[in-house]
Amino acid sequence: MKIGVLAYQGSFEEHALQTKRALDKLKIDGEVIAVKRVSDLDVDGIIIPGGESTTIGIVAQRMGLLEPLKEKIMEGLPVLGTCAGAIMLAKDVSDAKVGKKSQPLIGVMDISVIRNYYGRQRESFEANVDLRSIGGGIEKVVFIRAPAIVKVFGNAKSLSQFKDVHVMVQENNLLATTFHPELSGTTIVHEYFISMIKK
Ligand SMILES: NC(=O)CC[C@H](N)C(=O)O
Repeated sequence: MKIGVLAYQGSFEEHALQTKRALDKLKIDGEVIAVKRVSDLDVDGIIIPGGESTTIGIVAQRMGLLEPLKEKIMEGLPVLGTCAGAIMLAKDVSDAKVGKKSQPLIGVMDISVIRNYYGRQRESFEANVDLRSIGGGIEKVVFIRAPAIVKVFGNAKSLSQFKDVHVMVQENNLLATTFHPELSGTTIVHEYFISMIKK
């Protein structure tokens, strides 16, 4: 199994480490690679990390990777998008402060996302979220300038909610979280993503 992590900006190293831990735990022989070029897209699954979605989108577009990646995802490539990665996947994106502003996105998932939802006062915080729907428990996770998934439509299904919004959503081969599973003590989100790749 070969898992790619989009590696322009953000928490890609943490994702690579967490993916390796999850592979070890599941006793699966796997390889994790950094994806930067179209030729790196020969993977069984890909992770789009947290960071700054505008930066990730602009660089991906400049590298000519955005369209080929979108095509692969539409053909069924499993994707885990976390935080900025969830923003990249969403069909509908706006910013809590400035509303709709165009930015390069993959735009394939039936979710409405509001960037920087928690505002300045709660830029970063830890919370216990319920990950029992994917075989975990109540897990402590971190939100960093996090977006919120405020609407789930079409084929997307909410897997976890925190307060009034969705924090983990799946739509077939797409998995989005607004928190950072790569910075968590549990590897359950990565284990679940690996199980999506195995299917
Ligand atoms: N930690 C993160 O990924 C933050 C996301 C960032 N606020 C954005 O809008 O892209």
